Amino acid sequence: MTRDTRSQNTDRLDVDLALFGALGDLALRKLFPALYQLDREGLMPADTRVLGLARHELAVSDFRDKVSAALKKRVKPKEQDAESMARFLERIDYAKVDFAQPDDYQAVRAWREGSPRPMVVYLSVPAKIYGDICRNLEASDSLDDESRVVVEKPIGYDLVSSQEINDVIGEVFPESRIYRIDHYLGKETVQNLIALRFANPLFGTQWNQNHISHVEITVAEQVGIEGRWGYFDQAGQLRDMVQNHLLQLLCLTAMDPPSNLDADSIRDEKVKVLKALKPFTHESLDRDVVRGQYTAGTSAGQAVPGYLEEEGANTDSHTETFVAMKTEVSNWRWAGVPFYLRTGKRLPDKLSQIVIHFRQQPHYIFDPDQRSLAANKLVIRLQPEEGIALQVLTKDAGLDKGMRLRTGPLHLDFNSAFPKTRIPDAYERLLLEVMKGQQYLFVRRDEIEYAWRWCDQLIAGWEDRGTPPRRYPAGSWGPVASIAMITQDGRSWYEDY
Ligand SMILES: NC(=O)C1=CN([C@@H]2O[C@H](COP(=O)(O)OP(=O)(O)OC[C@H]3O[C@@H](n4cnc5c(N)ncnc54)[C@H](OP(=O)(O)O)[C@@H]3O)[C@@H](O)[C@H]2O)C=CC1
Ligand SMILES: O=C1O[C@H](COP(=O)(O)O)[C@@H](O)[C@H](O)[C@H]1O
Repeated sequence: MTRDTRSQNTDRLDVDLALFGALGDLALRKLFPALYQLDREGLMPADTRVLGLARHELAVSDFRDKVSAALKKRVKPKEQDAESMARFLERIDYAKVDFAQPDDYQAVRAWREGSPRPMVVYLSVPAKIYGDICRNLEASDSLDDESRVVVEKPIGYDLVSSQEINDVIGEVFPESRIYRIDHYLGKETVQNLIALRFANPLFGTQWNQNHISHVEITVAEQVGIEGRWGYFDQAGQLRDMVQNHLLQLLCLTAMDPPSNLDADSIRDEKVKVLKALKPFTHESLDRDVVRGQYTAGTSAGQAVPGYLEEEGANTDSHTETFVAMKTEVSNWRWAGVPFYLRTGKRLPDKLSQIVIHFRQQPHYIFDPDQRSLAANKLVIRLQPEEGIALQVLTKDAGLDKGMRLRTGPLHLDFNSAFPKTRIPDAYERLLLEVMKGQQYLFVRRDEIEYAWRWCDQLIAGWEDRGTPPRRYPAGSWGPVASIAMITQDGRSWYEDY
């Protein structure tokens, strides 16, 4: 594959940001609040402008009212200040554009007329119209030589559809100016994983199959499908969460040290991990992968419907809302180390964490009854409370305890360790990096494609079998088989912190 490897690092923040899909869920719930926060923190230069684009007839003042209402709903009250809000709203314009209509793009061109700033195009719309928008922007002469495009996930439905989408975007933008979002890469602790692994010799020397017995990655969601049946039922949890977020977490956990922090150095290492992921066979698919679908149950103390009773549901659907699997990265660093992945909707809590289980000492001298305690764990918590905890073994205090062991955490809770530092939402960081022209937190085309290759063969195996997903009640930790999958290896999912 040829790609443009020039990395842009302009450190220029002043841009014209054109936000397509400006009345959509993502824009109002995440993107405008993130932009407001950047402005409030003084990270948005005075001349940066934002153009909201949607197909509804609206006066600019009405559009600003909608954004203002979204900010009041989404930004914490103590972070809403009237001066910053007013300044931010002043930057915003609105244009009514049907994205499929080339003539409508004259409004974009008019907005850009005479602007010295590069344009950032944010496509907060379904991927099927990415191509129309890119081509129409180019045909209307709205772009400049530094224009960047930000695209949302999912990029496609499988390898072939993702290649088609990447091809049309690539007709207009070179790879060095395409920013593919995976919002997990903007989360504070995900970035800390890079610092933790590559800044601390303590971990750097231990991070391999000689010292690590297994790795768990859990991304548990308490929410259901949140009214997104149309999208979700076509996708399922494997495409919605594993193909992107979980595989990115796996890559950052498993990759070799990059030679520097440049975007391509990091992304080259992630691609090597994706290429080394062990494919599933018929046998391992049955043994090592569990699909589930939630039935009615409870969530946060409230009764909730099952997946097949959600609004707009098709009652025959076999789409999975839960996946657990055991896989392996087939290389020298990780040979023989299982990576257990688990993600699902309507689980008891929102909990995303990576747990590194270290091996036991080669020779054990303590109470034989406590042998199962005798290993260190590193817990990297992404949400809800960001932090890192290293479970270490110490002597139990007291005269009557002899040399009894106990486990306790060496615990770094970001909120209490750095109380004055606000932890930004992932989209704030990602938008800031786009404005700076830094690509290291965005996904390169080949990463997406290798991830699809691996998922596609897994999905083909499922389709071949036609087995329906196992049921689990909303509010539980998924099908019992997902617990059996790990306990058959003499291990268990780690749910503490
Ligand atoms: N919402 C989320 O939490 C997440 C979303 N994403 C991705 O972000 C993108 C946006 O998602 P989301 O905000 O949920 O989607 P929405 O459907 O809420 O928003 C998309 C917007 O695009 C508009 N639109 C679609 N076609 C056209 C057109 N031809 N001309 C003008 N406007 C058009 C729609 O307008 P209208 O209302 O008039 O139809 C709608 O307002 C998608 O790619 C999605 O996969 C990714 C992760 C999470
Ligand atoms: O991309 C997506 O992510 C959300 C979960 O994101 P989080 O930051 O709240 O963990 C998921 O609910 C959604 O289905 C998926 O499209």
